[in-house]
This record gives sequence, C-alpha cells and structure tokens, in this order.
Amino acid sequence: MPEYKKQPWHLIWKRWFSVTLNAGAINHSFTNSSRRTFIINLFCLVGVLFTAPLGILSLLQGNLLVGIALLVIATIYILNHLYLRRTRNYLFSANVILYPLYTLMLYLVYSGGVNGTGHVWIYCIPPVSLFLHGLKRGLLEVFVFILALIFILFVIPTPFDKLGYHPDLKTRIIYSFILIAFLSTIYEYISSRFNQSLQELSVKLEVAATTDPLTELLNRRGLQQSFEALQWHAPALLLLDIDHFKRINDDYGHKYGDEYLVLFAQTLEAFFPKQESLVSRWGGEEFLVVIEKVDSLRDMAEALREALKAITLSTGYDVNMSATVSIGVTHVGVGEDILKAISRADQGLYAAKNRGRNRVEVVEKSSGN
Ligand SMILES: Nc1nc2c(ncn2[C@@H]2O[C@H](COP(=O)(O)OP(=O)(O)OP(=O)(O)O)[C@@H](O)[C@H]2O)c(=O)[nH]1
Repeated sequence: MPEYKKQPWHLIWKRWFSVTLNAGAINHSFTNSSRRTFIINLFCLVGVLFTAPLGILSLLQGNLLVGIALLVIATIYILNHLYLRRTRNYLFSANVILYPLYTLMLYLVYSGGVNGTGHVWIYCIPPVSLFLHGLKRGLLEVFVFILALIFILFVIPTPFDKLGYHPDLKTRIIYSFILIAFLSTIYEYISSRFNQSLQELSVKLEVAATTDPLTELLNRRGLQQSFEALQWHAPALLLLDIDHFKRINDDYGHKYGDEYLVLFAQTLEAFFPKQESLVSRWGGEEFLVVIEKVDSLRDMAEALREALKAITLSTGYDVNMSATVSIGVTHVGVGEDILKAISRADQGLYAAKNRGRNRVEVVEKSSGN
C-alpha cells in the first residue's frame, strides 16, 4: 500500500492562497490580465475578511443599513470570485468590485459609518480603481468620485454634519484624498511602464531563443516548441544539408556563404504552404522541415531539391554561386518522439551523401528503427 506523506500546514496554506488568488488567470505570468485577475481575487478575499465582520459588528450595534450593505458586499465578493474562476472575465469582475465599492464608500461618507469613522476607508479607492481600470479610465472614475465627495460633503445636508466634527475636516478629507490619488497615479504609471517594457523584453527574449538570427527561420528549440504545440497527425519530415558548403565558404568567403544561406532559407520557406509546414535551421548548413501532409513525399522532396539547386547568388567574381543539396526524408509515426524520426531522416541524409550527394533518400519506420 502506498505511503501518503502528510504535507506541512504552511505548504497547504501556500498552495491554497496561490490557487485562490490565481483562479481565473489564463497563465501565471506577469501579463496585465493575470495581474488584474490576481488583484481582483485578492480584493475579494480581503474584502470578505473586512466587510463580513464589520457588517456583523454594525448589525450588533444597531446600524442596520450599514450592516446589511456590508454583508451584501461580502456576498458579492464571494460570487465574483466564483464567477471569475469560472469565466476568466476579469473586465466584468473588476466592475463588480469597483462600482459597489464606490457606492459603499460614498454611502459611508454620507452616513458617517460606524461611530463616524466611515470616511477613513475611502483612501483605498484611488489605488484599486487605477489598478483595475488602468490609468485613463481609473483616473476618470477617481475624478468623478471626488466630485461626488464634494457634492456629499459640501452641497447636501447629511448625517455626517451631525457628528460634530470640526468644519475643516471636510476640506482635509478632499485634500488628502487628492494626494493619495496623485501618488497612486504616479505608482500606476511607473508600474504599467515597467510592466510594458518587461513584456516587450520577454517577447524579444522568446523570439531570440527560438529563432535563428541569420536566416530568421526557427532554430532547434523553436521547431521543437512549435511542433509540440501543433499536434499534427503523422507529418512528414525532411532533413536537408547543402553539399560541400565548406568549399563555398573557402572559394567565395564567409560573407557570400552567409548570403547564400539566407537565400536558401527564403527559397525553402517559399516552397511550402505556411500554415502546413515548419521550416527551421537545424544548425550550420543543415535545415529541417516538417510538413503536415503530402501526397507523394519523394516527388515533393525531388521537386524541392531541384528548386534549391536552381538558386544562384551573384558574387563579386565572374561566376554565380550555386550548390546542390542532399535530403533525408521520413514520416513521424503517430505518437512517435520527433527526435527519433529526425534520427531516421539523418540516416537518409547520410545515405544520400554516401551515394554521391544531390539526391533524396527516404527511410520509413520499420520494426528495426
Ligand atoms: N558562411 C557560413 N558558413 C557556415 C555557417 N555555419 C556553418 N558553416 C560552414 O559550413 C561548413 C560545413 O562543412 P562540412 O560540415 O565539412 O560539410 P560540407 O562542406 O557541406 O560537406 P558535406 O556536408 O559533406 O557535403 C563549414 O565550413 C562551416 O564553417 C554559417 O552560419 N555561415
């Protein structure tokens, strides 16, 4: 019987928090959507922990309306978390957080809240609003909130007036709120810029890690990643090697060797339909192509060999540069590891080189390989 090891409590809590706070995120990376999803979940969790006990306290103190409002908000937060977990619609969930929050805060200021402390909670509005709705919309909503605050504090008669505060408190509430809004704007601006450059950098790194810089084709890692993502059914595989490429370098120099490789890659890419093929530089003067489906693999490989042979590159010398290519081809078996199929294509390539180059050799899967 297998022995189950009991996990320590701190690990169970850590896992629970991670699952709860990332629920509904498409991935756990630092994209805007996953950051916002994280914050919405965090807000729901913290919101419930605050509003539920305060709601109960208000009810016990006889403040019926505030108590019920807080408990309704706590319920909305729980439902919102469940909705986000299910639909991943963080834009809607952000609205569900913010609009009841604006309403609750304005009501707390209007009524004075528990023992006249209602206004102390409004400072959470600027950071949450800017974070969940972004700079433009967040700032607009904070501005509208300030107008509503001024209206409540200075224009209409409210229960707040009967609490006996010094008249200066109203202006101080507005000033301090504007200060927090200003600081939150700066913070959100810096963090969104930082996040944007981080994402741009991450895209650049991903491209650099999966692309060959000279030919701009996929490199080994890029091909393997793309292939795993596609899940084609028994595709064909061609491994190509330019014949006597060393001589080309020796005769014309590395610069023309590079130019020839670029032309070769462009011809190779143009030969195959983009949606149905992956074309990569496997290394040096070796290229690997995976094709989703093909009627006659040998005929297609022969046509490709002729097309590549026809490439000519004008050099600084009297002669144009051209070369032949040897090709090993095979099919990737259903569920077969692509590396196994590549090693079979490599056997074909090796045979093509041994049999005089400028030719195609097909090696199919048999019980022996
Ligand atoms: N210009 C250039 N040459 C490269 C590049 N990568 C590899 N090579 C050259 O490709 C040549 C490969 O030579 P070999 O492996 O001996 O093969 P080959 O001369 O093509 O001969 P066979 O493959 O046997 O037909 C070497 O001279 C490498 O320097 C590159 O990025 N640019």
